[in-house]
Amino acid sequence: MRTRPLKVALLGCGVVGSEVARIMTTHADDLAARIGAPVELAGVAVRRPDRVREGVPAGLVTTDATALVKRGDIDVVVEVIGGIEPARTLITTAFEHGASVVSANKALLAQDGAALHAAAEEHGRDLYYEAAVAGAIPLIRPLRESLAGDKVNRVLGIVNGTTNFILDKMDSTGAGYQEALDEATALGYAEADPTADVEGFDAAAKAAILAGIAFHTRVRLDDVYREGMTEVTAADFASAKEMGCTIKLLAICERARDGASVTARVHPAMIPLSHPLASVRGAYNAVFVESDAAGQLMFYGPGAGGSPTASAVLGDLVAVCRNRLSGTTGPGESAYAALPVSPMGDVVTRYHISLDVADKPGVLAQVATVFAEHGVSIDTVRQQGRQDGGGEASLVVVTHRASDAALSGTVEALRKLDTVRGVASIMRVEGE
Ligand SMILES: NC(=O)c1ccc[n+]([C@@H]2O[C@H](COP(=O)([O-])OP(=O)(O)OC[C@H]3O[C@@H](n4cnc5c(N)ncnc54)[C@H](O)[C@@H]3O)[C@@H](O)[C@H]2O)c1
Ligand SMILES: N[C@@H](CCO)C(=O)O
Ligand code: NA
Repeated sequence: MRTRPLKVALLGCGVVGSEVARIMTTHADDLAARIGAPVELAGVAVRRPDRVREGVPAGLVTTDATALVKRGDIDVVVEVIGGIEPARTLITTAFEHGASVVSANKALLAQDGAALHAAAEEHGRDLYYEAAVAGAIPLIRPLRESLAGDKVNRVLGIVNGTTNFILDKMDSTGAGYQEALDEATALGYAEADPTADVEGFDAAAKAAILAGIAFHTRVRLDDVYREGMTEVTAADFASAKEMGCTIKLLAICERARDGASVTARVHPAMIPLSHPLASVRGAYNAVFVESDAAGQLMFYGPGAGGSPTASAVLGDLVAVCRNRLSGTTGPGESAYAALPVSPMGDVVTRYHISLDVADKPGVLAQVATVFAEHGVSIDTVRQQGRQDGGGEASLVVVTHRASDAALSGTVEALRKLDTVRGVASIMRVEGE
């Protein structure tokens, strides 16, 4: 074993960073044996230096992250600050000064992954980020390495723990969105500002990263269609139950059937209770990967939290350190396929539409005609008269597979009918 240690700079010592520092200390001997050289925490950049950080010697702490990455003797920079800046500049500077980088920063990678990979390649260094998607669950490496000889056609998953906790609560207790969110906040799952989670930004960033790797194509956050889950109601769950379904916030990355394009989207969707993703409870994550040769694979586990996320960071750290010792780099960005990312209108799926209609003769025929005129084939229709006796009924239409553009056109035309008083909800049906 080499005695000279590999030097690691840790940027950020919050939920994830503090666990990375702890495991680096407590598992130092095993890490050294697995890498073939000791790893030494050479500096820890923080914003609040006065805080006591267990296991982090005060002498290593600095508020000057830029000076730390510019030191020139750092082998690996671990970026767990989050956000776009200063993380982006710090990572680029790290490459320029000879370090490899391990990051957990999904927002940055979904926005600027291509440029960061190019910087890593230019300087002959590694950029690894297993922790950025679904925390501890191995996903990036299986897609990039284990499945490198296969053709991935679809990645479908629950990649946000906070929203899965909220939806699971709504499903199992009948709670409304706000009540379930309050509980998620009280238990520490949801952040004080839950926007990134509940509006689907966090899941969309992960979808962009997954789609890019799965399809060997550049996919950025802006390419991902996104709908949050704040509008999902207890009534939607009741409808889902009647169909033998539940509701999950899904990230779906698909290769078109003709293979010529891809799509990436995040939105709430009904999935059958028989689908394995339906039984993913609480804050857990799970991702289904469908490929030509392997068939269906499912990856399941904790997608967030300090210690699980640190597990993924440490796995990358070991890999990157091994590469440094052997003078190589791991696989970089693979975007050779360069497939176009199609808009949401091209996505083909099934829909569950709930309408408030006038309860009088001919209404059902009128509604069915609008679907037919837009080429959307109806699978089932269910009508319920309202208890209030106000001459209104609730009409639930489930379609066969249709394009999102055709469905949007249908809904627009339905809204114009005098007999349609309102469109109560539209939800996609997936996983069949
Ligand atoms: N927490 C999770 O469960 C989880 C899971 C997967 C990925 N991630 C990702 O890991 C990263 C870190 O997340 P976290 O939960 O640890 O966040 P956090 O807010 O707990 O920690 C970030 C730390 O960075 C510090 N910081 C901010 N700017 C800094 C600067 N310029 N120099 C030095 N320190 C600075 C902050 O003070 C904070 O302590 C993010 O990219 C996040 O998306 C987190
Ligand atoms: N807020 C994210 C953390 C991991 O990105 C979640 O709830 O899954
Ligand atoms: Na992961």
